[in-house]
Amino acid sequence: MHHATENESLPFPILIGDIGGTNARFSILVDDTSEPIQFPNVRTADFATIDEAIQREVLDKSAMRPRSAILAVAGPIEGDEIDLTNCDWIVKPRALIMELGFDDVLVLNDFEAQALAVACLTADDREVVGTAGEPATASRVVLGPGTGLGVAGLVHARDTWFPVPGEGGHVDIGPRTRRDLEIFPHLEAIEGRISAEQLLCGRGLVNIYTAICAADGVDPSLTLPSEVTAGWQSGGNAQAAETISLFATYLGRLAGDLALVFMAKGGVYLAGGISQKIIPALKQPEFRAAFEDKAPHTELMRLIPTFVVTHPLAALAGLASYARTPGAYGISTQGRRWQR
Ligand SMILES: Nc1ncnc2c1ncn2[C@@H]1O[C@H](COP(=O)(O)OP(=O)(O)OP(=O)(O)O)[C@@H](O)[C@H]1O
Repeated sequence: MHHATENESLPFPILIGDIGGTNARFSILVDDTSEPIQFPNVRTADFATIDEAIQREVLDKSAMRPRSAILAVAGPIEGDEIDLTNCDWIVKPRALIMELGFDDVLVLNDFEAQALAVACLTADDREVVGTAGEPATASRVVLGPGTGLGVAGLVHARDTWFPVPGEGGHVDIGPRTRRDLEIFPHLEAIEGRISAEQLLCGRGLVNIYTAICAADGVDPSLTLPSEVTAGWQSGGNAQAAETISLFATYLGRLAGDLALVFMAKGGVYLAGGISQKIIPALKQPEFRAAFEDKAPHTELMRLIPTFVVTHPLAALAGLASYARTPGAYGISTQGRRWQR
């Protein structure tokens, strides 16, 4: 078996894939300059295995034979069988090599891919929330409320972007305002604590809504995250409206903390399905107010721009950028790259 050194390009054509809990998105990068060939979204539940999905939805539908694959997955990458967090698929790089004909397979973390995206997004791929200006070429943070809450830092050093995918969605979050103190006792603690992800994801919308109803002695009528955003949009449900306002506050509070940790003068980027659905709420004062409310560093925070990522396939764009110029990124492939 041949062992590649770090930063050595994978051979083109390269299949790139962003494997989420519900959807998987694939494209093929023919060489290091042309636009990727994009395939339609694949619903993970429609295929028993990822191998079958790649065979039927990509290989059977294109004359292009990818020689290598870069896949971003939600879940820890340990060993030769990678279990995905929110779906039944197990990624087996050796089987992809033996059965589907790849020569080289690299598996990355999904928020590592989001961090790669944040390194290369242009102004067309993002929407400003708050008033701060053009981001500096400096460290950045991406956080994405979706099915869960993904977080990554993106450290800029030595002219290189270093993604730092951690478990930042699982930090503690606590009450701060008088209203928080009324609501937090009604949130369900898990093993004695409330983590950010319990509030800042799809289920989190429902958790906040239910706690508001309990604090106000109102019978909760909404049970789905989409019902909470619909209740806010219609303007007809006071608890749903407060839920979105508090969601924006808590997201701003956490985004500000993460910006402090990474000294993210390059900006904080909101990814995940939910951010895009509540952009008008994020443009209300609460989000930025909570973001900047970090005495004694309020002045510093005012200078840090915040954005919603609006590129529909941001993770794929990040992976494509890495595939073309791996040397621009500080990514270790150790234990995550398999070769024929
Ligand atoms: N209209 C909506 N308003 C609020 N939340 C929603 C809405 N539609 C879906 N959701 C919630 O958003 C979450 C899914 O988020 P997202 O679309 O970011 O998926 P994901 O975690 O990135 O996974 P995948 O990559 O498979 O799409 C779920 O919790 C879902 O209930």
